[in-house]
Amino acid sequence: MSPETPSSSGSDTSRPPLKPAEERLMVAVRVRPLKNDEPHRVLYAADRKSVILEDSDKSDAIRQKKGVERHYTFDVVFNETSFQEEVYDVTTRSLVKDVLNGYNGTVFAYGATGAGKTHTMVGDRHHPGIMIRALNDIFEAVKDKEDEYSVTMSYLELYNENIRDLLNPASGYLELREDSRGRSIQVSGLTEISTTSTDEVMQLLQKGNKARTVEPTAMNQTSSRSHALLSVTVRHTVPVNKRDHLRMRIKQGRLFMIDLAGSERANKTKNRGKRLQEGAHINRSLLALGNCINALAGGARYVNYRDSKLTRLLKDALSGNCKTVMIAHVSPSANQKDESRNTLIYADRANNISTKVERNVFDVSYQVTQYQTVVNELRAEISRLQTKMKEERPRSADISKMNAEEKSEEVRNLREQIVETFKTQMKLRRKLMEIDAHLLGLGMEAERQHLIISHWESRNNKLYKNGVNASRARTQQSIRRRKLATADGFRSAGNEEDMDSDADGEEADSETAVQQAWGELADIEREQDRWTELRGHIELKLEACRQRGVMLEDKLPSLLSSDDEREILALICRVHELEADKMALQSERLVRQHELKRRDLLIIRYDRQRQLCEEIITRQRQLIEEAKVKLPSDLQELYQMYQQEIHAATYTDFNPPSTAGGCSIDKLPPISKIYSDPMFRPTLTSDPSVSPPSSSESGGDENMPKESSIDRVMGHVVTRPGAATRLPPLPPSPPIRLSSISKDSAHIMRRAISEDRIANTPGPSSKD
Ligand SMILES: Nc1ncnc2c1ncn2[C@@H]1O[C@H](COP(=O)(O)OP(=O)(O)OP(=O)(O)O)[C@@H](O)[C@H]1O
Repeated sequence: MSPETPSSSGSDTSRPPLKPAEERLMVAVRVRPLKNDEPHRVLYAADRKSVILEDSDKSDAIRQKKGVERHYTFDVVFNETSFQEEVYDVTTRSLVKDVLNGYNGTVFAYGATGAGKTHTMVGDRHHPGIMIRALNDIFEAVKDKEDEYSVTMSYLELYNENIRDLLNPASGYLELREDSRGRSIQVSGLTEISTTSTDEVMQLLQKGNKARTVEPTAMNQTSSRSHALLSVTVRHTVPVNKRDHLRMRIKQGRLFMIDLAGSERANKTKNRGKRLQEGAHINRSLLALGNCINALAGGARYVNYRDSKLTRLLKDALSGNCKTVMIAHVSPSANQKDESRNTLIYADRANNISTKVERNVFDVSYQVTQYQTVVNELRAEISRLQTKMKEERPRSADISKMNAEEKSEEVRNLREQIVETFKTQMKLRRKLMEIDAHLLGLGMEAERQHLIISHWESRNNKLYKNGVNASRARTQQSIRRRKLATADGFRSAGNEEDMDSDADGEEADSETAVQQAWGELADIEREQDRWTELRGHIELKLEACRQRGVMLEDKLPSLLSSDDEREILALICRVHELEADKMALQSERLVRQHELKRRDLLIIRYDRQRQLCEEIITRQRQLIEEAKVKLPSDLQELYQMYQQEIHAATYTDFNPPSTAGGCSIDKLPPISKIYSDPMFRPTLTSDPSVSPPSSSESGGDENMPKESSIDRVMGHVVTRPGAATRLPPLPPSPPIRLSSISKDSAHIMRRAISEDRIANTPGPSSKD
């Protein structure tokens, strides 16, 4: 055996440098132990980062017999004695931390059939794999912080290009949906379980694994015939800051853990019929994955993810906002040499892939989070109903005794009652949301009053924190004492000294303010008590309503066969789903509204900056004209370019601009005011404080000509008598009718925005 220079290397030196926020896909290789019935070993881990494959050199007929050693280098290599814990620690533990911090992460197991992927990802009771360990760590991290964190999980398998929900296999095949730009990919109808209970999740995972399609083949007694994708989403919600409880900061991270099915060769697996067809599907999707890896590693500008559902689901993990780890699995056995070589080559290519990683942190109004809480509750209800649908409940013997008419009447009544109960529940939920928003507002107002008091107290050297009642009493005492002292002082000193009268006035003002604050606080407290009590009532009502719903559901087995019952439960599920979708939509609208508001603020800011710029330039032009400075050619050019820009921005019908009616070609081009024109900022005009000052407000020249329509579009021309002859020639100005075009477009824009707003107006509870 002759050693050979590494044929392939994933070392950093051979890879292009990363751009900011880019992260290289981490590639780990795990070599599984040789089995007793397998021939000799041709592959082994040379050290912590490299693998050696004893191969033959097909390009060299003489050396072919001798064989060569091929070295492959990766981020990390696990040898046959590596423990599950070690694999998890090195590859996934840090991903879990990242996910808790709002990043997306994916870990996926790749390799030929029987190479050990399921062992790494799922493991068994004694050797739990990555999925169990990651879930454990996530739940450990959020333990006792249920009010801040929410964790949801889903588990699906991709079998023969069909998506099945492993948490609810009875739901049949599910659709993959993506938005028109192919950016967000979702599986519609997939069960999302919301829980923070480790036990519950472990049971679900076990259940999901049992539901997975596994069959014995000649290569692996427990061969996974599908790709399995476990997704865990962690959402952390906290107020943006202590003072602002109406805005919440949400960090949302998602961890994908994927156990791919293994590539296989028909002649080795000896698969026939159904197994053969499965193998073909597996190979096809893995081929599509391989093509994507090749394209991404080669820096291709277009990558085709559409060839299989697997690549569509993995798109983000491979090129989107995601930290990704690939664990390639290889067998050391001689009879798996080709498969191992292929896996190593793919893994090596994947080493060149990088993704753009961003933290998913966004601020939303408290109202949005309220909507999301209700959506989560509804989804939990849906999954409860789905479980119920699967249960086989004892049927009453009376069913058969009832006549068909009686039965259908009874069933209709029951169904109506169930739906009515649900509607009442929704009303109560919305009421609770409104109360919460009101209580939050009161809380903030109370905080403001506390601030006034604490400020006053600290000025008077009192420690406000020692209890509100003590503080309240102290304030009153202090004010009384001060009043007496002032009265005494006034009597003894007469009016001769006015030196301190200002300070005294100020002091008196602040005393009045603090007294008012105490008064306000007392009112707020009363109001808070009232609303809290009302909230308690509504909560009780909601609970009673829930119970009633469950009771009605429990009546179903006495009237219906299991199939009929399932049908009704499916209907109720659907009603819940619709309501959850509606609430989700409303929360999205709210988010969009917040974005619009933010955009408005940005426009205001840019507008102010631009106004300042304009003033600076106008002033500079005055100086140029007054000092009779001859403009350098590059500045003349810039002025011309500027003039052309104005044409381009305001000319909508592309007619060649005529010189007739344009402004004098001897003058410097005017500074455009088109974007500061109020009609171009329809969303901002409501706030007079932000409208640009008129020329007279901003100290404009009184000699300025009266604003003509063209001035309104192009801005006033700054001219000084006698200065015109020195100014550079200009391209023709736009014709006067531009202003009317602008008016039209402003009108259209205004209408579009107001329509957009109407469309985005949320439900009745919107207070934002
Ligand atoms: N690192 C390991 N240590 C001990 N046993 C292992 C290891 N890796 C794999 N095995 C064993 O090898 C066999 C095949 O592994 P596994 O089912 O995980 O392969 P796979 O890659 O998932 O195959 P397929 O693609 O066909 O599902 C199993 O019996 C498994 O327990």
